[in-house]
Amino acid sequence: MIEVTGVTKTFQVARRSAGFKEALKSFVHREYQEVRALDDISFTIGDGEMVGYIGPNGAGKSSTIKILSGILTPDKGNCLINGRVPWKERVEHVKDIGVVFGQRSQLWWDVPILDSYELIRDIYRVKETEYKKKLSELTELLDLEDILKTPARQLSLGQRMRCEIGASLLHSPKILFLDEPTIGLDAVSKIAVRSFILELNRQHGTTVILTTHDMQDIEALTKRILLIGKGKILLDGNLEEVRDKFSKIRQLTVQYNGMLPLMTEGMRLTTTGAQEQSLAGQGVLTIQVDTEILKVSQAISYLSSQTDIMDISVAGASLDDVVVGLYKQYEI
Ligand SMILES: Nc1ncnc2c1ncn2[C@@H]1O[C@H](COP(=O)(O)OP(=O)(O)OP(=O)(O)O)[C@@H](O)[C@H]1O
Repeated sequence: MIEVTGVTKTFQVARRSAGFKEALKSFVHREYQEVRALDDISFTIGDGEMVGYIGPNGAGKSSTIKILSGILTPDKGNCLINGRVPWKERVEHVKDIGVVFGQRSQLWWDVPILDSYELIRDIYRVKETEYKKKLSELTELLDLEDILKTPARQLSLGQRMRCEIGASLLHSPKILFLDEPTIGLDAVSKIAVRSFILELNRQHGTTVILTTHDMQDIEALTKRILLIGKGKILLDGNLEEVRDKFSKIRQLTVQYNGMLPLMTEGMRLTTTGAQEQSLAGQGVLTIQVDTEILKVSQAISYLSSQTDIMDISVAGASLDDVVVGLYKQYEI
């Protein structure tokens, strides 16, 4: 169980204007500016839950993860994870958590992955029999067999990420913090990482807190989202409810034969390169309809008054649209 209550974190950042004179001045008299990274945040996450922690750049996501992992101490507020305060009982706490930062590595760069794993095993004091069992499970699920003897620096990003996730799970933590785990990965590797995380949660009941800008990660993995903006928790809710409540956008995919139809108010063409399509002929368009301005049926009849519609499909808004709507609504 993760319980965060009224956590606030402020950083002092040195302020300096550009230019040599200013640099000299700031050397003698340093000015500081306060950045409030987290402002009285509270939430609770139950055992076995998978939660998406989303928000724009600089919102405070990484600061939260650092506090939850015990790397950072808040100025105010409290946090209890499985009954422990992370920054006060770090040694015991880290046995319960695994952390993957997509942009940083926990593997030793020049040594084979297996050697890094052995070192991690020593750090966490994992028993030999448990380690062997875990290693073979992770090797199979993450498809590591062919890369365990390769140094981290020789691996592709996707291969390295699978090894990073493996490294974070060698001590069988109950909670996994994932900070941008699919950043920079190709579509196949993203899917592999996502399905592994789903399986991990299903088999072991691991609690997962996922920080990402990739809404497909959120869609694939989580049912609940926490939205953070300017250091405050703005929304904590069920993903589907949020989608229904906040999005009035429908996506039409239209296959037409005839004139390229014109858009009207409430309709926005999203097909890339549509402008280059010939004015008459066959084509496929994707169009966003804002149902607050125009009903889907009105949009369809508007389109069919201009061209022959061969096929049409209507889908709900993508999660990216929902998130853009949320950021707009909360002015973050
Ligand atoms: N060590 C630090 N020193 C000074 N300021 C910091 C430090 N760490 C974070 N900040 C500031 O705190 C705020 C929140 O940063 P944080 O990294 O938590 O955001 P984030 O939501 O993870 O952003 P991103 O999506 O870009 O990774 C930002 O304004 C950032 O500049």
